[in-house]
Amino acid sequence: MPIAITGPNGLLGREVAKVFKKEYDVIELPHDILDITDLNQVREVLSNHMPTVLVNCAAYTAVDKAEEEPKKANLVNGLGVRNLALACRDLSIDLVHISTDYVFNGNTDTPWRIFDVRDPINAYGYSKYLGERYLETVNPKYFLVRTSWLFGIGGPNFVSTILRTATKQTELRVVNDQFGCPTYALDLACFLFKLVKTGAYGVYHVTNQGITNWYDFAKEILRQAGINIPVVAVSSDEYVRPAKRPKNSALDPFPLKETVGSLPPFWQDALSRFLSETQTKECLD
Ligand SMILES: NC(=O)C1=CN([C@@H]2O[C@H](COP(=O)(O)OP(=O)(O)OC[C@H]3O[C@@H](n4cnc5c(N)ncnc54)[C@H](O)[C@@H]3O)[C@@H](O)[C@H]2O)C=CC1
Repeated sequence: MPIAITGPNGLLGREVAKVFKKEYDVIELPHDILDITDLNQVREVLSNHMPTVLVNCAAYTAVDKAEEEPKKANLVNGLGVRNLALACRDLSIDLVHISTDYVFNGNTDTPWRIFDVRDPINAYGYSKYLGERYLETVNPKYFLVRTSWLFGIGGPNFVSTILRTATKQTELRVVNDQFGCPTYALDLACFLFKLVKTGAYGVYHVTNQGITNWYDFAKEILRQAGINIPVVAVSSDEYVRPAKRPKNSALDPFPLKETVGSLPPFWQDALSRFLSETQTKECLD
């Protein structure tokens, strides 16, 4: 069964390609082969390949920069998803699309459920919300998978940033008032694989288990990496960035376990596997 992947060179896309290759013929569609903002090209490329499933890992992901260029974010994350949804509907291709915790405003004390009201508070979140709306209005054969706080081998992410910064500074300052669920890209890819096999279209939240804040996440990264450097907790008000972040963006996994039979491992376990994979890679380089 041929499966196509957009954004196969991104943080998530490369893990998705790796995992799906174990069982499927994978057609990688990087940006230079398919620009998802071009509807004609989307129709042409997909009808040439005729995959059974398309996993969309392509996105505009620069959260702070999106505040300066919201149209660009909307073009990729909104209209790009519309284009894929239209072509997939017309060609009978199942569409797996990845979205974000940032579609929620963060103002709750409990994890966000799949059908809670979306109310993004930054331009990136709004652009991803547009994509979700297009997806759900154009083509009923979709898996909409929200995830959060992604880390992995293939791109810039919080874990790599903390490790890199720790080698350059004498102390780290990290916010402790934003809560969420870290997610290892490899674990997410495995659950996308399981979800596709069920054929149970719908909305899912896929993250590693456990809720933390960036400060405690940073401390655990350093502890597991054996780096001893002071970490100072700061509030979001003291660490102002162009895009506002939700205070609580933890995602409630129901009905993931009920659908695939299990939940991803806890984030501390995922972090440990990621760090050992990174070290293996470094000693092989
Ligand atoms: N990184 C994170 O912390 C989180 C990411 N997500 C979502 O997960 C998904 C994957 O994110 P990442 O792997 O981190 O992204 P990434 O930034 O590492 O990769 C995105 C990929 O999209 C491609 N791309 C960009 N514009 C394109 C276009 N117009 N046409 C075709 N390809 C294009 C890029 O070449 C790149 O390979 C995205 O939908 C993102 O919104 C959700 C929550 C958290």
